[in-house]
Amino acid sequence: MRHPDAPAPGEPLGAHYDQCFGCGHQPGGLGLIARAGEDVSVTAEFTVRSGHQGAPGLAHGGVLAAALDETLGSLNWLQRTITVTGRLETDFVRPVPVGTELHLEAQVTAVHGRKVYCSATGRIGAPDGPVAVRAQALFIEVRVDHFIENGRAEEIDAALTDPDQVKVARAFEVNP
Ligand SMILES: CCCCCCCC/C=C\CCCCCCCC(=O)SCCNC(=O)CCNC(=O)[C@H](O)C(C)(C)COP(=O)(O)OP(=O)(O)OC[C@H]1O[C@@H](n2cnc3c(N)ncnc32)[C@H](O)[C@@H]1OP(=O)(O)O
Repeated sequence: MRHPDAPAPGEPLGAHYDQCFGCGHQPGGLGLIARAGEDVSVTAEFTVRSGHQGAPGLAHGGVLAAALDETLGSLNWLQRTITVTGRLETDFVRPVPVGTELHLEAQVTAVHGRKVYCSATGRIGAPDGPVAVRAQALFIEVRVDHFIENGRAEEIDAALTDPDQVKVARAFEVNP
């Protein structure tokens, strides 16, 4: 369900964690940029770079799965809950050349207790370009303790003392 305080459609969502491989500012990361959509949906763009190759000139499947996973994960902003990927099923429909701008969209399809069912699509070159990848996923709602108990102490301590990170955690209505 779309949270009443969810970002308006078109609003950029930013990074949930500055060092996230998907949406953060990691040198080898995806640099994925997501925006809120209508209802419980998001759109995102990601440009395939040479460091993302699997075969010569083509994106690695795991990188494309990561882009889908990250786009699906950014649905958290619209629900204002924290969920993590429990299951991610991916269809690779077309090869994706290096240099491609992949246009992704994702939406929540059903919620049952802590389980959030969602799906995503990645298209080549434009929002209405040819479909390259698709995913069906199950995300599971967790508390902030999920990270505090399982993350490496070094990064957790840094996150808990970073006001920007604490602000993000609050945006998900969590008090770390
Ligand atoms: C320090 C302060 C700051 C903190 C930061 C705050 C901001 C953070 C903000 C936002 C972060 C979002 C990040 C998004 C990034 C992109 C998404 C990712 O890549 S996430 C990483 C990859 N995923 C994992 O690492 C999960 C690893 N797995 C687990 O930890 C557990 O397995 C978990 C939490 C998913 C479930 O464990 P259980 O013990 O809590 O729950 P159980 O009881 O097992 O499952 C609940 C229900 O879900 C079903 N379920 C669970 N896993 C399933 C599966 N794989 N397939 C089907 N059903 C599954 C179960 O059958 C159960 O269903 P029934 O309620 O009985 O109907």
